[in-house]
Amino acid sequence: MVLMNPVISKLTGKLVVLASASPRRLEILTNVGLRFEVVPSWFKETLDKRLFKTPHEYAVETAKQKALEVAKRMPFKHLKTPDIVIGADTVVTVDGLILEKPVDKQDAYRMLSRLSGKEHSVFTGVAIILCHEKEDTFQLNAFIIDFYEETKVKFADLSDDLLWEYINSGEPMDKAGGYGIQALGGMLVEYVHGDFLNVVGFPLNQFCKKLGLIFSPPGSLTHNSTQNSPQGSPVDTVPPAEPAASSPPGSPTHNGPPDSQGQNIPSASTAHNVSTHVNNVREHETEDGKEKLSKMIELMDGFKASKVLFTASKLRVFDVLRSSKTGELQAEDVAQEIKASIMGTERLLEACVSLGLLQRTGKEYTNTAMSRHFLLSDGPLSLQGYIQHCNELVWPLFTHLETAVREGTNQHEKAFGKTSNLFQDAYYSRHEVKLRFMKAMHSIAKVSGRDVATAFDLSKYKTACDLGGCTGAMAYEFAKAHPGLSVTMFDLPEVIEMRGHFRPHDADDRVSFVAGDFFKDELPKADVYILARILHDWSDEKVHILLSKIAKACNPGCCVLVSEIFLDEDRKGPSRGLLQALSMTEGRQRSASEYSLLLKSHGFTAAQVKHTHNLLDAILCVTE
Ligand SMILES: O=c1[nH]cc([C@@H]2O[C@H](COP(=O)(O)OP(=O)(O)OP(=O)(O)O)[C@@H](O)[C@H]2O)c(=O)[nH]1
Repeated sequence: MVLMNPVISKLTGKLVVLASASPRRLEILTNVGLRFEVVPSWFKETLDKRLFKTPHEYAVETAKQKALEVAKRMPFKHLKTPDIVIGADTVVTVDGLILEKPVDKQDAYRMLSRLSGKEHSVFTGVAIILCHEKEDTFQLNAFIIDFYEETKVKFADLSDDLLWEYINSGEPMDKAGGYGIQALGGMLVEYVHGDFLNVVGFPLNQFCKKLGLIFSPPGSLTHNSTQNSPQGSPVDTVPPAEPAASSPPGSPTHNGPPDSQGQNIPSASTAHNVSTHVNNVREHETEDGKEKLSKMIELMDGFKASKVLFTASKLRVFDVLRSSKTGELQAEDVAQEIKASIMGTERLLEACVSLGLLQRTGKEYTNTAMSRHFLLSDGPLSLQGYIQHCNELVWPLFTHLETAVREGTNQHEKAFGKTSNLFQDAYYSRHEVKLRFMKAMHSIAKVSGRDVATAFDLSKYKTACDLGGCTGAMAYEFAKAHPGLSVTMFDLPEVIEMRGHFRPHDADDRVSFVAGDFFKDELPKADVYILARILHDWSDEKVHILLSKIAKACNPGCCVLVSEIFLDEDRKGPSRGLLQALSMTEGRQRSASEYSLLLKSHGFTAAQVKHTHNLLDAILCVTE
């Protein structure tokens, strides 16, 4: 007699994973109090049945491959190594055939009419994998315990009408042999010999017995380094896991007495074969390992991809292609247009194709939809301004990253010379630098503006002030999104004087411009203060100065809308925000709750946070 709870309780505290999408298996295991995660296996059930001497070997091998696939995937995809992975596979055998799940109604009919009036066997193969990842290696050690259970089922004689009625119920489609004994399919059955749950998809009784053997005290599998199988048979050590289809036909996957084709198939109540293997899986040879390697390569090459984008943008490749009569050009023509070498241009264009920035048919290059969307310099959502800023300003800063990390300082001076005030001395001192910086801010505001402006219901407010709003692009988006709102754009005089460059052709006269320094000058009165991409540039100390000025200017009921990249609360992402922080000066990237706390200390509460899935998120806080 197996005592269920003591066996199940042996698994307490272990990460147990059911590598199955079957709702029945989930239910059977949940019902006995097992705590586990479900990670359905991606292993395709396509093993060549002819390679197996017996149906149960096929079911066991499939179960094993299902479980192994999950055991290997989890450390990479789920970033955790399970302790135990359970896989199962149920098949029906009749007339020497193995029946799995029907592919369509006709298939279900073929299966069920074959079963009608006869006894058949249901085999469920089970694999229990005990996993252990060797530290700092790409090896997963896996002890595999596998077994199977057979149950005999006899169907009554079934008329075609009954069969079709049953098939049309939809029940057969996800069930081995085309029936569900636990539901309507139970009506087709005359008798069952053996474990009923085995037919439903999981031989619970044997599973618990095996667990009892695995987790029994000294001399058991996990405690004894000789690793005898629960039945005392020796452990096989097998080389790196091979795709099962390539294992030699009928290769012994079980230790213990061989069951032979039909003569010696154990009865439902006998204890069945158990085998235990140690698998050393070289992870980089698996699908998941390959995925990890390609992620690594992507990271190593990331800077090259960025520079290709920057260079193609700077050389106006996307504009040149768009301006051609047919929208397509050969490399020689592009080279002529951008005044570059043919060979260099060809390499650049080919690299652009590989990155999805261009497409090529024969010798002709054209823009992709993504490039047309974001890379044409006059497109409404053009990111060209920001791309040029990354190329001219961020790239040089990143070339000094190592020193920046060592010294804990910004490398602006090393890259561009001495500055005392970043904005006034660096960004706004020379006309072309100022214009480039403003174009960068403009493109971010254009791309994210609508999502930020519509993040919250602002219909009860009449006036807004966009502090440090640069070109006014965000202010125009707010005016567009809120017909009752007038927006004042407040920024340094040297910024305001450039506003003509960025004035939209359909400029709304509800947007006005006021020059001033938000740290020094009086702020315009408004119901809503917008701080889009401002606070991350400043230390907490400076943020407090600014927020206290806003708080003083506010009447009760006014609000502050902060729009930034919000870090995850555990500061593990998004990488866009964390990467940007590496080249920042005195500011810092913050999470939504950090912004909320800063605002709260100035009387702005009741935060609503909006993750826009665009370049900037938003938080709205109201004065009490
Ligand atoms: O009487 C019943 N017989 C069989 C079942 C269910 O049939 C399927 C068998 O398919 P398989 O073993 O391949 O498992 P899947 O469902 O595809 O899930 P995996 O993710 O584990 O591959 C199984 O769901 C049985 O429960 C039945 O319900 N009644």
